[in-house]
Amino acid sequence: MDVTTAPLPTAVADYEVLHLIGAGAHGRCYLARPPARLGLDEEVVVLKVLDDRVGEQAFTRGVRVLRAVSAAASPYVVRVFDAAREDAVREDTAVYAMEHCPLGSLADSARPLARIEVLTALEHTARAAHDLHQAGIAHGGIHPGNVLLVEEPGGMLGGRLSDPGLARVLTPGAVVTGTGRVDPLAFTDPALITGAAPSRRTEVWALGATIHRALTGVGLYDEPLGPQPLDAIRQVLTTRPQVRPGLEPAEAALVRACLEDSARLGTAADVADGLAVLRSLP
Ligand SMILES: Nc1ncnc2c1ncn2[C@@H]1O[C@H](COP(=O)(O)OP(=O)(O)OP(=O)(O)O)[C@@H](O)[C@H]1O
Repeated sequence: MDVTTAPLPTAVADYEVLHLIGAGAHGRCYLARPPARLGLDEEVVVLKVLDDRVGEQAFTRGVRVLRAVSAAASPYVVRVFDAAREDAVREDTAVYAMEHCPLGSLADSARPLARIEVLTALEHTARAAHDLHQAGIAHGGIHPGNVLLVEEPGGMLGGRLSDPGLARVLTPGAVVTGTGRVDPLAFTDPALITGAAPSRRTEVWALGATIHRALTGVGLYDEPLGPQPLDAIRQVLTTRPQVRPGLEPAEAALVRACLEDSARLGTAADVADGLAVLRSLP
């Protein structure tokens, strides 16, 4: 059934569901009113309901990741308030509640963005990734759809990295290509596909691909990838990522420095600093 026409649940766990925001590769996101037990100042939160069944052990691992992410205390990571298993919608359903970022993401922003705003959101994302890395956590799925947009206290646009490591922990068997607006595979260091573990290095690659897409509107590969997941994987493993026209020389140099095999930038903080320099250029 098309999720956009599926009947809207009125409640999930003890949340009052208001409306469907959208669906991604791993689940659906609803705007919802949180239960009083959380004691939140927020009137609404985003409730993500995962598509795949999540067993007890995977859920426990997911909660551990959430605690570690919360302990990393990055101001640039989307705040997650709660996680629960829920059998009312379907057996073994996992849900989690996070802060609502009403301006959408770098993949589907609610309004057109100035270049400086895109660079700021990207810099925040790289800082978020670095904060997680310092805490020993690899995000594992950085792409423009996971860069949510917020208005900072001074009125400037900011970026928040969402979904840190969760989908990987909760639904480890899920196919890596997506049906959503962005294909996560196009933002995955090919080394990960051939067996490398997520690391600072693979996340710097993902940041480079994310910067490229956000600034040019196109990906490093001919898209859509596919048509089948295996075709997509073959395409990514046999094609060299191409830095496309449309970038200023300094922007192209930063993207290349993220993708380099031999002299890749060492940390996400280096990427963030590079973005800060780009922001300061006339
Ligand atoms: N915290 C949030 N605040 C506002 N909108 C959100 C939030 N989280 C997700 N969304 C929006 O909900 C929709 C679905 O998001 P979701 O994270 O499920 O998709 P995705 O990033 O494409 O997929 P996935 O992360 O599962 O690979 C998107 O339009 C996304 O921008």
